[in-house]
Amino acid sequence: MEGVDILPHERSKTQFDVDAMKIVWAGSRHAFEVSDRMARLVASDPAFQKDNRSRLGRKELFKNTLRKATYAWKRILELRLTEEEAGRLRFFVDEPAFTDLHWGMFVPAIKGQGTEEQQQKWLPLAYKMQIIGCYAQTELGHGSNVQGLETTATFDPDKDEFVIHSPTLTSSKWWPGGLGKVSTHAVVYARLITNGEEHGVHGFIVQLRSLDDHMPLPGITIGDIGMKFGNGAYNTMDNGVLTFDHVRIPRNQMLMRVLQVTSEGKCVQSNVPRQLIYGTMVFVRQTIVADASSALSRAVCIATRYSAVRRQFGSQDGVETQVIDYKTQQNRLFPLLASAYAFRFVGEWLKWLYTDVTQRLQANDFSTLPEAHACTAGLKSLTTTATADAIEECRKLCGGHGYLCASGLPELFAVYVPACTYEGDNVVLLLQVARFLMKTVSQLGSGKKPIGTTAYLGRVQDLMQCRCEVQTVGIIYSINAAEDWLKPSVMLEAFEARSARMCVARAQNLGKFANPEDGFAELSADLVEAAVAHCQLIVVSKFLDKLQQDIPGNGVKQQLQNLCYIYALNLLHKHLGDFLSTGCITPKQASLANDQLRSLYSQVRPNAIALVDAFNYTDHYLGSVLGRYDGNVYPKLYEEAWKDPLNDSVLPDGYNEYIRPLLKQQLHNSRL
Ligand SMILES: CCCCCCCCCCCCCCCCCCC/C=C/C(=O)SCCNC(=O)CCNC(=O)[C@H](O)C(C)(C)COP(=O)(O)OP(=O)(O)OC[C@H]1O[C@@H](n2cnc3c(N)ncnc32)[C@H](O)[C@@H]1OP(=O)(O)O
Ligand SMILES: Cc1cc2nc3c(=O)[nH]c(=O)nc-3n(C[C@H](O)[C@H](O)[C@H](O)COP(=O)(O)OP(=O)(O)OC[C@H]3O[C@@H](n4cnc5c(N)ncnc54)[C@H](O)[C@@H]3O)c2cc1C
Repeated sequence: MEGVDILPHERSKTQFDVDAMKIVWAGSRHAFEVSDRMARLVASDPAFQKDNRSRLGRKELFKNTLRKATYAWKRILELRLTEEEAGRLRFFVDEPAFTDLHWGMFVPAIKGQGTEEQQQKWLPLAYKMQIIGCYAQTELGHGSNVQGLETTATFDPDKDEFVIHSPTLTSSKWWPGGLGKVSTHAVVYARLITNGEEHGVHGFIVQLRSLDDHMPLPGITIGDIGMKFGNGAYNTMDNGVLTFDHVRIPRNQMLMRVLQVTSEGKCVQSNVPRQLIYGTMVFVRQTIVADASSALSRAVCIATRYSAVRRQFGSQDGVETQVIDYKTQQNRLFPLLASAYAFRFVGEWLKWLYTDVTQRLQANDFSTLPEAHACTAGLKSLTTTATADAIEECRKLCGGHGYLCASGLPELFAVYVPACTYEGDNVVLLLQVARFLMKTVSQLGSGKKPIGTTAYLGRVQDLMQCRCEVQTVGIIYSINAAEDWLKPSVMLEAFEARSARMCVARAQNLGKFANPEDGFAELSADLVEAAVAHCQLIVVSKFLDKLQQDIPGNGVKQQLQNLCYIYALNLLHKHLGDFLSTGCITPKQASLANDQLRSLYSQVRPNAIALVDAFNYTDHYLGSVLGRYDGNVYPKLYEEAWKDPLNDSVLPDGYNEYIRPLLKQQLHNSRL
């Protein structure tokens, strides 16, 4: 079987209701319908064509993005789309633009850190896009260390104004998206100084450009920071540089929900915790987790379809083997497929957690903020690292053709990989999780019961007495055959025990240092490993929780169960050192886990194509010849090659200047 017949044949082997799975993937029937409608709307509109992106120069590319983003906004207004619909439309347009920072960070920063009055003034302007905003936090010299920012906001009580100033080169704002060429306003983070005293970093709304002619206002120097990694990719965004030379703004443009500055320059702390200044990052990190499952599922969809189409070796009956049938291919691909589903469900849960913490904050309950910070930071780190690695693995899974831009994978990698850095470097974020875990463990002795995602640490309190012997874990008795690994309680216990033991061991090591900060710095690599174990436990436990829900559709739950155990057992295999060294499982049980993993791959194999079809991606969104729904890869790849500008003429530009003289020279030399 060849070409267009392969994927229909694969689909005929499906053992579950794909339409029902599409709804599980989308989150609800309503979410599916909205998403499906927006995907079709974008795919059918030539204005959103994107297949020439990697061939455009920077200026052309950027202008093209301006056109698309403003056209998208026009369509949103014309069609009176809801916020949910607009969000999905933006998703399928699939092009980073200034509007992301306006809606994704500028508006949330004002909502989260502005007073009622400030929200009433600024939000209507922002909602109508009469002003365009960005989030100007990072500087040339400091990104991770927010308290190290150098831009100053000095209060002048005589004029009732703040003076925003960049005192050094390294205090130049550097990176904010939308800043370079588009934004009229920014939320600028600067050190607050009143009456000669410093009060930490706060957000200020600053107008950057004239609303009449878009020129930078006096005292403001502004531009783009230059080309970034990859063709197309994130170069559609005008990440910018910005300096202030004593720029004055009215006092009421400091975002004052956390701290108010009076006209005399007195600082009045509200009952809201200081950490709320970082609230926008918590919000965005949560959206980044949801986004990870989208990017990952997209790469996996391409690699899975192509792996079914591609054949190499093994011709017994005249037909070569589909590469998806090689166990090595399955061992690389199916855990990524499982991760896409795992990240989807943990993203759903994180959205719930974020909504819950937001409601509590509104009611002045700040108790769950540290956990929300740890979960968003940790899961952002875990899912983006895994997704970036997975996109590259998918490229390799597609062999040579994966390296072609026409596969869609190089651009996807280039556009995705900065997610490991923005909104917090992934290692820096794991260190935040480690701090939270160490604090939780240190409080166990005082009888404080951990809650939420750390409740399991309370259940293993005996570990505090350092009784980490193999016998203390029940799984040791529960797993005697490969199928025993398919018990949810066993799997959960294995991951809980591994994480708890790693946390406790790290806490005990920290206790050996006279100065805890010295200990934290010295042991930071070990601490990061404990944070990863904790975050992996969260993902596994939320997938297991999902399976407890009523999931309609013939065979759907069975497939999700297979994927859940593939996700968990593959992690177990990759981190076997942790599980064995902490005495959670025995080598024999590890070997049984591998047997079970292989068996699950065989169960997923006939359903693999349907499992990626359930993502419901249009060919427009996938942007990949290898991942086409119809599997017609080779004719389309051949066709695509001829579209390259190099093939516009038979002889390349430069033939007469370079190739011809070179060949003539060689000919001349050989005749001598
Ligand atoms: C087309 C039309 C469309 C129409 C509309 C459609 C809608 C479209 C929507 C699009 C949405 C798109 C979504 C957005 C796109 C995203 C693009 C990304 C662009 C990138 C942006 C950025 O990168 S912004 C800059 C981000 N910067 C960082 O992340 C910096 C990282 N550093 C830090 O977070 C911190 O400084 C730190 C945590 C590392 C600091 O550590 P340190 O311990 O030194 O801190 P402090 O002393 O300051 O604080 C200690 C104390 O605070 C706790 N804490 C720290 N952070 C937080 C937090 N965020 N929340 C709560 N608490 C926090 C910390 O745990 C300590 O607590 P203790 O109890 O004292 O221990
Ligand atoms: C595409 C893109 C878009 C962005 N958009 C915006 C935006 O809109 N607005 C904005 O304000 N910013 C933006 N940023 C900036 C971004 O938030 C920062 O780059 C990010 O927070 C990382 O900070 P950094 O660059 O200072 O890295 P650094 O902190 O300098 O990291 C360098 C290395 O040091 C390590 N490191 C740093 N601190 C520690 C530590 N304490 N312990 C151990 N290791 C450490 C890191 O792990 C990393 O390996 C964007 C960045 C990118 C790439």
